[in-house]
Amino acid sequence: MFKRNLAKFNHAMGFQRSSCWQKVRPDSDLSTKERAPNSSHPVTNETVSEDANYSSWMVDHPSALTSFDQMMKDAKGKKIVVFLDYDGTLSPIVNNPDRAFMSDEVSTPVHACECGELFDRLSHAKLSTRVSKLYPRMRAAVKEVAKYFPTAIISGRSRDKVKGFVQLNNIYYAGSHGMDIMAPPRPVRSSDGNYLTVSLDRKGNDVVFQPAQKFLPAIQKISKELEEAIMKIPGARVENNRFCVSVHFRQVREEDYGTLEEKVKSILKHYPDFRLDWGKKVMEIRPSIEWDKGNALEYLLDTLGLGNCTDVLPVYIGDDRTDEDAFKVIQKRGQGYPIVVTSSPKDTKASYSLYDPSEVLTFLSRLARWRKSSSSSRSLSQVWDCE
Ligand SMILES: O=P(O)(O)OC[C@H]1O[C@H](O[C@H]2O[C@H](CO)[C@@H](O)[C@H](O)[C@H]2O)[C@H](O)[C@@H](O)[C@@H]1O
Repeated sequence: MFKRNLAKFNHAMGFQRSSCWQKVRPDSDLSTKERAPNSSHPVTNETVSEDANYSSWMVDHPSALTSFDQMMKDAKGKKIVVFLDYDGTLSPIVNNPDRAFMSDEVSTPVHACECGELFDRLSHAKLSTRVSKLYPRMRAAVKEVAKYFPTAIISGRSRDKVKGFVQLNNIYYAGSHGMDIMAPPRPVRSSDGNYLTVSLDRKGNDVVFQPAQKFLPAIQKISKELEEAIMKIPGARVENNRFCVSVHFRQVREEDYGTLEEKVKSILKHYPDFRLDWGKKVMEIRPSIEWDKGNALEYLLDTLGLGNCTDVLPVYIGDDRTDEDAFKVIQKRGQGYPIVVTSSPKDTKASYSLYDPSEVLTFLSRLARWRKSSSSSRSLSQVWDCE
């Protein structure tokens, strides 16, 4: 425990990582390079890096923890809106996607395992209370942040699934890489006034925005075909994320990678309106529409009535390729904090970094504390509304 804290301290202070860090990482396969089935397609630009490489990379992507005071100084008088990715950001990457619970520390393999057992036996509803007890800290931090800032989770998962993991009502959820957004019931505004599909949810309350709705029947078909095609490849698995589909190969033997990729591609040949992207040991199939996490971020700002505010600072924390679209949007806006979560150097549009979900937890807790201590004189409407 002491060694781990020392390693984290060193990292947070921008010192070289201690080699003992590697030993306490929970998932042994996380230390291996993330690779696509075909090695000509690296899943991410992550490399197994030397500590020295990481330190020099951090010169351009400083820790959001060590930079925190400066960031908040610059944020004075501005409105922060928080956007969070889910997997790899609020939850550590684990072998089984159904067991990616929000954890309070990266190194909780035993707890994660216990939770997994529970998950197999219980429905989501029954599970929720027990998991909340096991993993209170990250959830509490997100809840606290959302008390002070508009907060949204933008995930590749289906909206229902990510909501099932997070179980908070005071935040907005965008699933399917932003193609399924539950936004607040405010008038929708965009620069061209041209958003596609807006409707009320079943309760008639919040606005649901689903720009890829017409692709649903095709997605169902693709998902079924993929299930059948990959059935015989041990470890391969299809996850239907409603407006997109993931094919996981984290647990597939390397010698089967090529076969899996071929099978996926041969199905996609019949669906020219769909494209294939690579995530962390996952192939992501989605409609080729111009809509990504970056668009979702802008959409949410618009529906929050903050789209045209010049004093809005979006904070976006994410770990994967699809999060880069949101980083780009923030860069283009010229204001805000794009923060990448990574334990090795990578090409990114993010300006700041956090090492892993446990650092995300620290950052979020600090952010909430910062606002709590400085907002006693501010009303919530001041925090939310455009002047
Ligand atoms: O946008 P995100 O919320 O980061 O979703 C991206 C994908 O995340 C999940 O897969 C990743 O996490 C799994 C659990 O830790 C891991 O087993 C897998 O290898 C990772 O790729 C999710 O299961 C996918 O459907 C999402 O597309």
